[in-house]
Order: sequence, then structure tokens, then C-alpha cells
Amino acid sequence: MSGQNSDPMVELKRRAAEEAAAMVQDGMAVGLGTGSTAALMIDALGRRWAEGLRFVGIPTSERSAEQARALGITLVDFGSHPQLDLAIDGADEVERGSLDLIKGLGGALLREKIVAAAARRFVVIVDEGKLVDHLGSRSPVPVEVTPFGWESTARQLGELGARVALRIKRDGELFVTDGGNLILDCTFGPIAHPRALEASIGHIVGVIESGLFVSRTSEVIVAGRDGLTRLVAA
Ligand SMILES: O=C(CO)[C@H](O)[C@H](O)COP(=O)(O)O
Repeated sequence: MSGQNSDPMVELKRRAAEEAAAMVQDGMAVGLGTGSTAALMIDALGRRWAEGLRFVGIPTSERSAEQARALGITLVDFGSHPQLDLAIDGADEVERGSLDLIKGLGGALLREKIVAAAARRFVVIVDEGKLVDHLGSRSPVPVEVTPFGWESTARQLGELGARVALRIKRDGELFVTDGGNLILDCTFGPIAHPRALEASIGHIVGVIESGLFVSRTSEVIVAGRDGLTRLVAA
């Protein structure tokens, strides 16, 4: 994930990632997101670590843990750090104005949401293609469910109006999360009331968590062709 890339959007994402990484200060406890943009941010933190910055990280996936460990970053858990100063992560969709999110196309939504909920500030880094007027415009809502009875859970999600697909990997194997669960990708189309939908999904037995992140974002750093923009929730 490190090194220069000739894709201009990757370069912009790298700048957003560096801007977010610059928010980390000595002594902080920091949530480390998952995905290609978050990986650029962890790389940037690795460079700051090499220059002498010292902080502790809680990763949102085994992937991010491995990357951070390889860079020498000290990782901790919630036992020693039940509250974080800052969490930085990517997103699949960001709703203009509210800054509500869909996350979890990378499959790490449960740990990502726990980390975001534990952070005093939750900073999101995306390219401009992720901005939408209504969540659900392009992305399904990933929902993490227990393997036991997933078909019944899927049926109930369907009753909320979603087209439901069990996530399968490219090699044809089931996608299994770091927690040993399954993902149901739920296509609702544009979502008028994300908070109400998040609650309705959460009430279904067998659902562990959804990728709707409502009223959790402190700030979004958007990488666009015209440079970086910082958005704060309205
Ligand atoms: O939610 C996520 C993983 O569960 C990611 O943050 C999201 O998928 C964005 O990834 P990328 O930066 O690669 O587009």
C-alpha cells in the first residue's frame, strides 16, 4: 500500500490520509480504520512514528493490525484504553450535510463502529466520489449477522424493503468477518431516514451490527480534483 502511485485519485487520497494523520499527537490513543484509504493513513502514521511520534493504536481489522505492527506502531486494546482520542477511517458513502455514512464494503464494519463509538473525534477520509445526497444511492448497506439462522435474518431484512445478498468472495468462498460472522449486503436504494433504518435493522434478531453510521462523524476530509475539502456535520 505504500510508495508513490501514478493514479491521481490515489495521490489525492494520500493527501487526505496525510492530513488526517497530522491530527495525531504524542500520547494519543488512536483508532486505525480499514480499507485502501485508511491504509494510506496508517502508512502516513508509520512515517510519523519513524520520525519519533509516539501514540497507541487500536486497529479495526486484522489487516490494519498487521500493517500497523509491521510499521512498529504500538497496538493496545480496550482493556487499557476504553476511550480513544481520535479514530480515522474511510467510508463507502458520505451523505452531504449530515455526514452520515455507509461503511463495511471492506467487511470490518463491526470493529469500525465500536472504535468510532469509543472515539472523542471520528475523522473520515474519502475521495469525492463517495459523496452522495442520500445514503444508499450507490452502495448497499452491509449488515453483519450470526452464521446461525442467517437465512431467517436475511428474510427479515428483506421485509424492511432490501434486496439481500449473502457476501461471497471472488474465489466463491463465503466472506467471513474477523469476528467469524457473515455479511448480508442489503440494497435499499436511496434511504430517506437513515437513523430509523439503522434502528429497524438493529432490532432484527441475528443482526450484530449494520454499516449505517448515523451522527458519528466529527469531520470528513474529502480528496477531490480541486484539492482537499474539510466538511463538518451541519
Ligand atoms: O468500511 C470500510 C471497511 O469495512 C472501508 O472504510 C470502506 O470500505 C472504504 O474503503 P476504501 O477506502 O478502500 O474505499
